[in-house]
Amino acid sequence: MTSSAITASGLRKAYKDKVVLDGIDLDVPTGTIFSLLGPNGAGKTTTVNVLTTLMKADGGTIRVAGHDVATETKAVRAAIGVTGQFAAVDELLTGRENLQLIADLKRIRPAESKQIVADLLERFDLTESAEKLSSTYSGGMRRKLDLAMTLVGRPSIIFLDEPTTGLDPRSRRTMWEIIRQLVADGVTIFLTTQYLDEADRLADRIAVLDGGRIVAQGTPAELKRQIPGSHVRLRFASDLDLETAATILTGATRDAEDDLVLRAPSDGSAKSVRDLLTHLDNHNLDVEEFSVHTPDLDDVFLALTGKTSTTDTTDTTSTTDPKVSA
Ligand SMILES: Nc1ncnc2c1ncn2[C@@H]1O[C@H](COP(=O)(O)OP(=O)(O)OP(=O)(O)O)[C@@H](O)[C@H]1O
Repeated sequence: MTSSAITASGLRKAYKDKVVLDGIDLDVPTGTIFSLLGPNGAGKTTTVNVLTTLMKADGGTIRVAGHDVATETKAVRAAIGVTGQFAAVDELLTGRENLQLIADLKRIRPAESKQIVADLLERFDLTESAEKLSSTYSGGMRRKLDLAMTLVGRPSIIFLDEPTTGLDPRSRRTMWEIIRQLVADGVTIFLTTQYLDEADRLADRIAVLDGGRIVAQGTPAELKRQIPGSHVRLRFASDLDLETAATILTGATRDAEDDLVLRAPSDGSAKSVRDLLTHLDNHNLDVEEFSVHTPDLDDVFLALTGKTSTTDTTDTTSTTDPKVSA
């Protein structure tokens, strides 16, 4: 049986008469990574602030780690860790001192806390730099220290606000590995990120927030399937072949950049691609190159949040008759 680490039902929040969250429902199973996506101003920070008890909701029922955020604030706070934009790292302290400070604030006994701090430094590969001032740390080291500080209290749910913003590719990968390891250990992660590829790689489930509502929710694969856009890109040897192909392929559209390319809708499966090529072959049409394209999370995001999409769905250069296709 899977339990829920976070549930929200009918979460509402307004700033004066400006409704920011208009009835949000969320369910984050324990030990999974959940990512909340949305354009700027969609209400992500407000959602996180409510879930982490920093802000009170105007309506709805919200439970975090089994506790009601409205009435059991203390118990919720004891179960969660929040890291990210608040950057808790004190630059005037060393890495070890930063961790020790958190342990002291959490009233962990000195005998125990020394070991916890040493273990965390080791785990985050910070032992060598432990006695250096954190102001001398790189961005990646600082993020790791920030997350290590969150882990001092052994939270079961961690809110990660843009954990890799500004990091180089290598540090991002290291952070992803750390996050995956936390989840393998049973921790639940609530992730906000501006990188869709990060959500795609890490999240078990994603919710897209727009206009105060969740406009889509599911696994990355489910979200990608929700929008049209899979297609086969076909490059022909001549204009004549392309013109003929355009008349026999349903829904085919011309490529905006290459005059010899058609894009034919397809689910990308081996069978449909084979049927498509056979169909063209039967008409003696010479395909020079082909490639299969599936929508990525960028396409999903743009389609769902109503911004200009780069997918085929907005392509208006179609020249074809809707005739029978392969
Ligand atoms: N204290 C406040 N008073 C009034 N309006 C606010 C307040 N905080 C946020 N807002 C507004 O609420 C909306 C949602 O803000 P929020 O910060 O939750 O969005 P976000 O999705 O986190 O955005 P971003 O990606 O830019 O951080 C925005 O229109 C913002 O201007």
